[in-house]
Amino acid sequence: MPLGKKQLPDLKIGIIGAGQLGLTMAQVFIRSFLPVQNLFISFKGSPHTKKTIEGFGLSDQVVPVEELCMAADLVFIFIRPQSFIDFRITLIGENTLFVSGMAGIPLASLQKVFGKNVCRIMTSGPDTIRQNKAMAAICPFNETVNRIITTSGFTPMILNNEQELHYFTVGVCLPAALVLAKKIGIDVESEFEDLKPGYAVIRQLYVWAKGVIPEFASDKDAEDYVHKMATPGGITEAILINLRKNRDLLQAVEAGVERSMAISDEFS
Ligand SMILES: O=C(O)[C@@H]1CCC=N1
Repeated sequence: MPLGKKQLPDLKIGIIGAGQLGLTMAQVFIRSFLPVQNLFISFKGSPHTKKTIEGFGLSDQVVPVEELCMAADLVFIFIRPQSFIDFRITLIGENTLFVSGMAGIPLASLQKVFGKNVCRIMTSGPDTIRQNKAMAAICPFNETVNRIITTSGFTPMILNNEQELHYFTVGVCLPAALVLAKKIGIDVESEFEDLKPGYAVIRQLYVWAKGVIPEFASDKDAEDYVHKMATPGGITEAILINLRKNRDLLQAVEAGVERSMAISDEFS
């Protein structure tokens, strides 16, 4: 049966990568529509991750990556972009749709590994997902992935092209940037009035970002929040480093866009 005709609870969903985002997505899919037996998880095997999966009661869903790729209708990939270079799969189900959550890796590079049946997804951080305040963009748009994420409580944002994903990605990092800005005493309001017209997506997400930052009980909670959003070597990290250095949100945002584009170049 074509993917688009299946009911969501009948889908078999694989998640490769069991970090913050992968496991949050797994939980939210189960909470929203997916029978747990239809979920498959693969990860590199770190003992820490194994323990976390156990804690979530998902150990029975862990399978080798080949098995996952054969069994699942859709495979979400939530590994670090830097790990894509070593990523090999030998078996791919004929109709499997691959959905890459690796920030910055372009469609053209994904197609070389996964074939034509591939799209990209970018979501806001795990905390926003758990709060039902998450944003997500799918590129190119895919109806089934859209049904999955809207049913899971995400607000989808329609993008015109892959280029806009760079800006969307920087936009979903803004909650972390705003938390840091507040901590180090930077006034962000005035700076965003100067945004360039090309930054329409970021401006929209800026408004969203201001509404999703929780009250933190302690500095440690605030640090954890930022940490969970920042992939090492990724875009949030580039924004935060720049913000600390130049104390200017607009410059930091530009550094984030540059980092996203640099990752794309690296993997093209
Ligand atoms: O920091 C990163 O690179 C990822 C992408 C969006 C949020 N975190």
